[in-house]
Amino acid sequence: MEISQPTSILSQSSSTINTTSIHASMEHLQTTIRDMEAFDAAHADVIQMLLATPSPHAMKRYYNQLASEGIGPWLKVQYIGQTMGKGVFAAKDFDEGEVVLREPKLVGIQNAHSKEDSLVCSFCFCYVGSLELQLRWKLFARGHLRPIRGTNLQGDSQGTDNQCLEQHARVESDGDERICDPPSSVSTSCLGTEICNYKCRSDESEEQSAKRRALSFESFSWISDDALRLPFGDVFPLPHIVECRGGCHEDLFCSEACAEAAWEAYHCLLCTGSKSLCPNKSLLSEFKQFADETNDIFHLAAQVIANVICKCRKLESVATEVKSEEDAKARNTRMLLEAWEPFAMGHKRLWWESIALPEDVDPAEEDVFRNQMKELAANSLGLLKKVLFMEEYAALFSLEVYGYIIGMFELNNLEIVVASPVEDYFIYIDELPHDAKCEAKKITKPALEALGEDYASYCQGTGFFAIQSCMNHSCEPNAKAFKRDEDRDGQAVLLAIRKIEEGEEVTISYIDEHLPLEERQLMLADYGFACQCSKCLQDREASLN
Ligand SMILES: C[S@@+](CC[C@H](N)C(=O)[O-])C[C@H]1O[C@@H](n2cnc3c(N)ncnc32)[C@H](O)[C@@H]1O
Repeated sequence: MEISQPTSILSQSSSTINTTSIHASMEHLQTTIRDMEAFDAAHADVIQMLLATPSPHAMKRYYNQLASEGIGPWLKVQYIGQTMGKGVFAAKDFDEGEVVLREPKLVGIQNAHSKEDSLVCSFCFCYVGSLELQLRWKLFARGHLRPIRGTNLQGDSQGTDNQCLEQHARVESDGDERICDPPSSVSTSCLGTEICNYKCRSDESEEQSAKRRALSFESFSWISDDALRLPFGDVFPLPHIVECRGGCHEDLFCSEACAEAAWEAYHCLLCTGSKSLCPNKSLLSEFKQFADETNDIFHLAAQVIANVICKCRKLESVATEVKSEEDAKARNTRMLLEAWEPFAMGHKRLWWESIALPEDVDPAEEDVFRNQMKELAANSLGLLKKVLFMEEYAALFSLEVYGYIIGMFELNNLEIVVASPVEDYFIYIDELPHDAKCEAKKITKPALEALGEDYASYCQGTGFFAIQSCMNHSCEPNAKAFKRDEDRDGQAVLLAIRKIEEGEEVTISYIDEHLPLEERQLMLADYGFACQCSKCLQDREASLN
C-alpha cells in the first residue's frame, strides 16, 4: 500500500470544505476578522517570535535531539538556501529498498469518512478490537446492521448509554421497514448491532438498494451474534480496546501506553468526557462539529494548540517562582517558545494565501474565495478560543498563528494510510485450500457481497511529521513513502528507491513525476513553488532550444 507525499492537502481541504455549511455557520457566528486582528496587534511581539525562522543553531539542536531519540538517526536536516529552505541529507549510504526513515507523527487525525469505516487507535492508528468487530463496524456503516440497546460493539452489556444511542442513531419504524442512520459520529460505548433490514442510502441507486434488501435477515444473523467467531479469525488478532481515561468514548486506544501518551500530549484538553481538563468543555462539541462540517484540518490545528499548552503546563510545574508580574510574563513567553519549537521548525505560509484555488472557483473570484477561507479560519478559531483560551499563552490564539498552523499542514502534511485486517482476512480466505475455502465462504460470502469493493477500504488520515516534512520534492526522487506489510500503524515510512550515497539529499516526489514538464509545473504550482530539481532545469532548458 503506497502513501503519497505530501497529501494533496489542497484537494483534501477543498473536498472537505462544505460551502453550504460554511455560509450557515458564518451567519450564526459573530466572530469578526477585525476583532481578531485587533487582538493580534496587541500580542504582536510574541506572535513575531513564534513565527520567526528558527536560528541555524536552534535547528541543529532540535534535529540532533530527534536523532538521539532514534528518529532518523542516519539523516541530517540542513539549510540549503533561500529557495529550497532546508532539506534532509543521508548521513550514511542506503541500499535500494532500505528504510531511510520511520517516524511517528507530531500530530495526526483519522479522516472523518475513514472513522465510519475503520476503528483504529486514536494515537498510533493501529486497528483495534477484533476482526469480527471491524467487520461489524463496516457493515454497520453501510446500513446492513443497526445499533441495539444494551450492548456495545464489542458485545459487552456494560457501559451502555441509551441517551447516546438515541442521540446518534435514529431508528425509525416505517411499516415493515426499519431505517437507521449511518454512524457519522457514533460513540462505540453505546452500540451493539442487529440486522438492519432495509435502508436506501443516499449514495446508492434504487437498484443497489434493492439488491441489498435481497440480502435477507438470515444472511447476517451470524454476525449479529456476538459470540460467533469468524473462521480463521484468530489468524488476525487485534489489540483489545482501551477506552479514553477521560470517559469521552469518542477516542479509542490500543493500549494503556497510547491512551496515556494521547492524554498527556493533547487529549486531556480536547476530551469531552467527565474527567476532561478542558477549561470550557461544554463548547468543545460545537468546535468539533464545526470542524466536521467544514474542514477536518481544524481538528489538527486544535491538537497543535492543545499540545503546546500541555507542554507549557509541564514546564510550569517545574519552573522556579518569579517575583514580579513582568518576570512571570517573560517566563511564560520562554515556556511558550520552548513548547512551540517542533512547530516553529515547519515550513509555513498563511493558509488563506497559500491554498490553491479549487477548480470550481472562477479565478475572477479569487479574492472573495481567499477572504472566505480567512473568515472560515477565524470562525473556527473563535470557537476554539471559547473552549481553550488561556491568557498566559494568548499569542497562541492569534488568527495569524492559526493561519500559519493550517498553512503548515497545507504545505507539509503526509497522508496516513494503514492497511485493514478485514481486507487481509478476505484475501487469506480466498487463498485457502479448496475444501477449507468452501467451508469458510459459507459464512463470509454474504458479508463480502454486502461490502462489495469496500471490503478493501482502509484507514486514512493526515499527519505532520518532524523530519519527513523537511524532505524536498524531486522529479527524480531517490526515496518514497511506502507502507510495507509489517507497517501496521500511522508512522511515516520512507524507503530508498535506489542507492543513496552518504551526503546526498534524500528527496521524494509530491506528484506523479512521470508526467510531462508542463503538467508537473502546473501541479507543483498548487504546492506554491516552481521546481528547481535537475530534471526540471534540464527539461526547461531543452524546451527553450
Ligand atoms: C514539504 S516542504 C519541504 C521542506 C522545506 N524545504 C523546508 O524548508 O522545510 C515543501 C517546500 O519546500 C520547497 N521545495 C521543496 N521541493 C522543492 C523543489 N524541488 N524546488 C523548489 N522548492 C522546493 C518549497 O518551498 C515547498 O513549498
